[in-house]
Amino acid sequence: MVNYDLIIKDGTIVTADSIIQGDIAIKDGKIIEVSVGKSLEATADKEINAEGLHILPGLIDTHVHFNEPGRTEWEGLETGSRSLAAGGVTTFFDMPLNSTPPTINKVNLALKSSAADEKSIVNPQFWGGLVPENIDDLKDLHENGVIGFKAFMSPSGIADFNNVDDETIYKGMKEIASLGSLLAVHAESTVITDQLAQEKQRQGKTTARDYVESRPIISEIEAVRRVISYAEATGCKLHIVHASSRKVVQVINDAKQRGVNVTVETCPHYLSLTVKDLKEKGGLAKCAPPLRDQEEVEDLWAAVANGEINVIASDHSPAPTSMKTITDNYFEGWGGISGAQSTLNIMLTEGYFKRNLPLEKIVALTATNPAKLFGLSTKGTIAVGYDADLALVNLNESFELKKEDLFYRHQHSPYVGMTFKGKVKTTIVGGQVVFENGQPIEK
Ligand SMILES: NC(=O)NC(NC(N)=O)C(=O)[O-]
Ligand SMILES: [Zn+2]
Ligand SMILES: [Zn+2]
Repeated sequence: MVNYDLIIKDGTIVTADSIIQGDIAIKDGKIIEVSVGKSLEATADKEINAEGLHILPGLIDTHVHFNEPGRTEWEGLETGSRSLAAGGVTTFFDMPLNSTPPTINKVNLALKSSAADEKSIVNPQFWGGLVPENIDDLKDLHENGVIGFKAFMSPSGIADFNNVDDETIYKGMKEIASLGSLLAVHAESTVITDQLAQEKQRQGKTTARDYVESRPIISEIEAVRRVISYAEATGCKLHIVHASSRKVVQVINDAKQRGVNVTVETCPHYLSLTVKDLKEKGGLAKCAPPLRDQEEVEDLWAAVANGEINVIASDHSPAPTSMKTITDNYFEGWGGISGAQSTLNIMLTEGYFKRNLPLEKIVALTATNPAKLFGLSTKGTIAVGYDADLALVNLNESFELKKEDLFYRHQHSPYVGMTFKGKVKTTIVGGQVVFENGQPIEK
């Protein structure tokens, strides 16, 4: 009889196209057998009883800022990856900025990658940056394994990561197209956001609503249209991150229909929080693009249900609590939300339970689509030959998120105090348990 490393017995296995009852056998980090309807006839070194649990492909969070090296007092790969494990996330793509040095050449990439090897308890991948100064480094970054490139069309808030001008977008996209890679873009118009922000502050208008009005949806739409035209001209694959409104998604969909190779991400915060939360929770809910109103949230859910969104990612962009404290001026304080641990909780509570979004769609948006889009050919689903990256979830368990439950370096999040239905019980990366009994496993 075969002996496996691990057998997970009697769980409800969810993929992007099916939900079945069965057992999963794992050896050397891979799924070797999925037995449907009948028990696996085999022994294993370890067995997990998944009766009553749903087994999902581990989430792939394509958008986090872990800030290592150089700014680990804000987060770091150890605390960041532990939070992901607690949230059922088994792979992350770390953004090139907020770490110092930023990931804009191969030397800096090597620094980050060796830090991740040492500290991360889940699978790391890295974005390379596109900035006005580094067109000549893109090829090296690509050859050294970056998952794609990331650029900011408006100021990034970080001094060593400049936003791109149109010439850099054009030249950069030509180069990235020739490498067969992809450009992800933070798309807000600098002209609109800078001018409106200055005007508001000159007039002493600094409330939550003023901050939101200084970054209107049209600012995203304008930038998205512009970068799409460069994608059409250069043939470069384009990925728009953190669309805050279905109106932005619509522009991307129109381009898709014309045959442009463009995809779109949105984030749990745009699906669960509004300007009201920004008023009530202050800096904890500040991000760019900003939170919108409830109608926009509902429209965005409609876009999700309708298959208009490719990827849901957290855009976890943490900072020390002192930098998230806003007293009266919403133009001050760090823009970026701490949320990486809660992506699945929000998709289940707000999506599956509240709005009948099928579990299969949640799996598609958080694992299967990201794996396909970024060429991770052994990840994103539960099938023979795939990596054993799994999240075991109890859909019947509810809990209120408390500060103490967070594994971030700084235990704050706009989601603290929310009641979630669906709790991650066990997370497995390459056949190894990395989270169990409410605790991440030490590396
Ligand atoms: N420098 C950042 O981390 N910025 C991030 N901040 C947000 N989204 O508020 C981002 O992704 O743009
Ligand atoms: Zn951004
Ligand atoms: Zn980001």
